[in-house]
Amino acid sequence: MRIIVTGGGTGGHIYPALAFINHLKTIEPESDVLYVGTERGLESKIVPAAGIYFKTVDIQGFRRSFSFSNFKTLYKFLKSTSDAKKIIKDFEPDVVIGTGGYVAGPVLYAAAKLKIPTLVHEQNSIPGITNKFLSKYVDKVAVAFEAVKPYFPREKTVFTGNPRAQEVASLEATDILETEYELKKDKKTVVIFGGSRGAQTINEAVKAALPKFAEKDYQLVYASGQIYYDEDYAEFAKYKESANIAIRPYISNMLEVLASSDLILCRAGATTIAEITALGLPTIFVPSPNVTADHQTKNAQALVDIGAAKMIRDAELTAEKMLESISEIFSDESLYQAMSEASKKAGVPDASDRLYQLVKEIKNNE
Ligand SMILES: CC(=O)N[C@H]1[C@@H](OP(=O)(O)OP(=O)(O)OC[C@H]2O[C@@H](n3ccc(=O)[nH]c3=O)[C@H](O)[C@@H]2O)O[C@H](CO)[C@@H](O)[C@@H]1O
Repeated sequence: MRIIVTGGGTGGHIYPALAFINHLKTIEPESDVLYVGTERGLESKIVPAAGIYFKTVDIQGFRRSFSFSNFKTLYKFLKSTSDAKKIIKDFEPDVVIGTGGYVAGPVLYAAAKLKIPTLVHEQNSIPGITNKFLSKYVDKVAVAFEAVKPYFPREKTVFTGNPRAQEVASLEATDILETEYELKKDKKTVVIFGGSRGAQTINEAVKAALPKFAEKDYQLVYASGQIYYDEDYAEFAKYKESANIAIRPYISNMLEVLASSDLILCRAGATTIAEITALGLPTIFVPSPNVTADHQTKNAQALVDIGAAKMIRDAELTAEKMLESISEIFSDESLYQAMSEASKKAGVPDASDRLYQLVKEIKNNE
């Protein structure tokens, strides 16, 4: 298969794309993949490093309210659509798929206009602006939450789950907490992080809770995000010698860490949710209030409703609430088990297989 994959900006759009590419390569090792992203997005670092052929177009986001910069955006959209057409004609893909983020707009639009089979993948429970726009033009919309289906044309929309889930589902616990975080392998462990770049409210709460964490009989792995790590280094350094606390700016081996831990407290980004549920981990969500249409609250609510997670609103997060909530789950084995089972049920361990079937379907209908 010759395939163009596009999507980016943040990890939440890129990792599902990479997971699908890896899956495709195991099924069809001869397939040719081109990833189209932007120079500014995180994809320009992650994708070439993963050994995937990478090209860029220049695009910026639309403001939801009127703004003069939208004229510039419109110009860039037209220009990037024409650049994308050139890239597509050169590469001659069988299909083009997008995983959201502004860059997917011109690439999928150009592909649809060129009559190439197209698909978008929506990770969230409320659609992003780009996927909503594209849903009129593409052949299929793959979704990771049933709740998002009504936002898209019914006949095109199929539930697949998030491909990242399949990558994670088969992982077993390893020694990583011992070898890379100087913690104990068999102690209960909570992992706390914001989105891929950290989160200020979570950081404030963790900082205030550190003296208490140091006295707990469970362990803490905390990823603060690079910005907060630099700002609060002096505070964090005090806990370097604490036997049950490990603080890092970023967890680069997140999947292994998740697979070796017991409880998560984090933002409610869709890709993080796919990973957590694939592993059947109980979670305390603190949804980001700064995202389009408050979609993280809706992402989190879907898991709270089925008993897989607890939620603390960003505005209500304090050190005390954080510690209380963790203790409540760790101290009640039957609650822990029930949350874990509910989380596992929400996981979609064959998401990549499902997406692959859909991609083959649009390819064969071309
Ligand atoms: C602020 C914002 O617009 N966030 C959106 C963005 O989130 P963002 O890119 O932060 O979101 P996700 O939570 O979906 O994904 C984060 C990814 O980074 C990884 N990770 C995180 C921290 C760390 O230290 N190490 C690490 O590897 C996680 O395991 C996960 O794979 O895209 C998601 C779409 O998928 C949306 O749902 C989020 O609302």
